[in-house]
Amino acid sequence: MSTATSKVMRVALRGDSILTHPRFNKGTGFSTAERKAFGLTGRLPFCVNTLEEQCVRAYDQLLVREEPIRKNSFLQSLKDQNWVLYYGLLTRHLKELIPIIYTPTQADAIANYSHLFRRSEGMYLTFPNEETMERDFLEQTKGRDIQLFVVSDAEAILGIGDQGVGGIGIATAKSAIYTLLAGIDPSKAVSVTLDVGTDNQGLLNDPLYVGWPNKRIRGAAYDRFVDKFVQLVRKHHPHSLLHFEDFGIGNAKRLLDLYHDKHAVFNDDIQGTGAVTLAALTSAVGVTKSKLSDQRIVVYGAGTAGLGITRQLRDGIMAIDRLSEADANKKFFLLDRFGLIKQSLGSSKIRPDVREFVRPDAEWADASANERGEVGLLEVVKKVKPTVLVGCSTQAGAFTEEVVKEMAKHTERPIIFPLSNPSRLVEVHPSDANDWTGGKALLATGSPFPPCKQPNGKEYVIAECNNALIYPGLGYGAMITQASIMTDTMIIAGARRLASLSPALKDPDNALLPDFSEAKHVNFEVAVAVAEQAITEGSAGVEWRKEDIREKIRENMWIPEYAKFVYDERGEK
Ligand SMILES: NC(=O)c1ccc[n+]([C@@H]2O[C@H](COP(=O)([O-])OP(=O)(O)OC[C@H]3O[C@@H](n4cnc5c(N)ncnc54)[C@H](O)[C@@H]3O)[C@@H](O)[C@H]2O)c1
Ligand SMILES: O=C(O)C[C@H](O)C(=O)O
Ligand SMILES: [Mn+2]
Repeated sequence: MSTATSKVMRVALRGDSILTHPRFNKGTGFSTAERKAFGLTGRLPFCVNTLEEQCVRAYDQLLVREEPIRKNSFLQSLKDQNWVLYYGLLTRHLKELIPIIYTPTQADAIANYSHLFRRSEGMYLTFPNEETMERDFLEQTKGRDIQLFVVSDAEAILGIGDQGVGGIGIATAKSAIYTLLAGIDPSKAVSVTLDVGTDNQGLLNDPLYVGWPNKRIRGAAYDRFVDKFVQLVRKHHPHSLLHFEDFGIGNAKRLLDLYHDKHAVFNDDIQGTGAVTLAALTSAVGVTKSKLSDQRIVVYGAGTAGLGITRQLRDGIMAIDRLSEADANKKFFLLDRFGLIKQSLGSSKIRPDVREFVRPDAEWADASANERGEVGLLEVVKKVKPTVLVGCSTQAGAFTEEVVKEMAKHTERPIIFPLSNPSRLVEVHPSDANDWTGGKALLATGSPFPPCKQPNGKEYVIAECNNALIYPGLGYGAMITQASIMTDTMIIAGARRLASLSPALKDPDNALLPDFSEAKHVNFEVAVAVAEQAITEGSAGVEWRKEDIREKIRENMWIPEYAKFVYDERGEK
């Protein structure tokens, strides 16, 4: 594998320009020869440090910052100064630091974006500047080999809703995770916020809000603005992957369907979450020695993620257990704000994209409905006797002790996935679900939680069913093979590879998914599976032999190590 230390880069910057450029700055890592060549001898203290020594220093600086949000701000500043050191530090402390740069802490960073702002990062495409979008876009991308765009309009950030221009924080966090866990070169990725205003009144009332202080644009004007951006991506970077993140419930699926067969696009909340949950459930049914099609699945929260999960599990049941779509759909019971999504709720309470999962009215549904004709979660659990309960509702504590114990009456090993993020929104704390079921529940959460104590004294590791365990590999596998589109079969191939790595397959008392400390290896394997599938099915734009895929992927990965710099008077290479 060719690593950066064996690489030589020709760089045209010198002096302050190279010291202040995060892609090229090495700080005390510049060798004596490089300092002479780039005019740095008088700009740096005498000692030359290795990256390892710099990581020790940076980690010490991190540790003195006790609050997670302060650690987050420190790491943001480190990224603004020196990419290799930032990613080198994260790689050395993966499990400890991902919750700092990602959920749950990044939620606080985004919610307070205008008060934490010190330096811009990424591309801000703002509605009033629509006329100059192409110029603004090319300012940052002209002449660059861009493999990845991560874009958000910030209408549904995690579970904290509309965050306006702060949405750039989810795009940069997701992009950083691509680099950290799949080896995307950060110089080949662009994070984008589509600032189309915000309906968050707290932000609009905030005199320090740095985004466009306007109500959110919707309808034809919104669609035109988004389309202008997508067409720029297609025109200037036809082989790039376009990753949609945290769009609102009325746009996420609609935009995915609009562009799905025109460019390699991916909606993480729909497809990434669906894939990681399919892997977690595949692992859980391995523990219970049952099949996906044996399950009765209640999905609480029929939004972007809830529908993405339902569709992916349904497609998985069809592909793996060979059921028809109609028969597979019957395994699902979806609830939203109005309780069970059933025929008699009427079209005003059933969004068009949910229609394929509307339950025909069963007597029990009408018999147990309230005065508004709605059937709540406890009633559904009593009557449906689910084996699987998935939460993506943003409703903290929704899976009450009564609900969990009711579920446990009807199934030996309740499979409970409270997936809402950040941590404070989790539908049930895993330790409670564990206690209320006498250690029988098979658990996975959206954000990291500590292990639980089982009645036999053993520790039960709670799997983090977060799309970051799979989306980097899904995306990398597609982009490195220049796949023209991200197909459902590529996604299922990635999900099945992830499931095959589950610790619970070897030890049923172990976690349902690999630990985040293994996330680089896991996403590498997912990328291989996706690349193999893309090449097999003819979606790839490269002609690799299957036996070469692993090596090709490995040699293209960006590693956080210093290359040797040679000054180039002719211009940056
Ligand atoms: N673990 C993961 O990888 C992952 C991935 C995506 C989303 N999520 C989390 O899932 C949650 C939802 O995300 P989303 O993008 O789908 O948001 P969304 O707004 O599209 O969906 C939320 C859904 O929950 C419903 N809901 C709200 N209150 C409810 C209630 N009281 N009862 C039942 N349903 C209710 C809403 O009507 C909506 O349909 C967020 O917390 C998000 O962080 C987790
Ligand atoms: O961002 C995450 O942690 C996962 C997911 O995309 C979410 O929106 O919660
Ligand atoms: Mn998301």
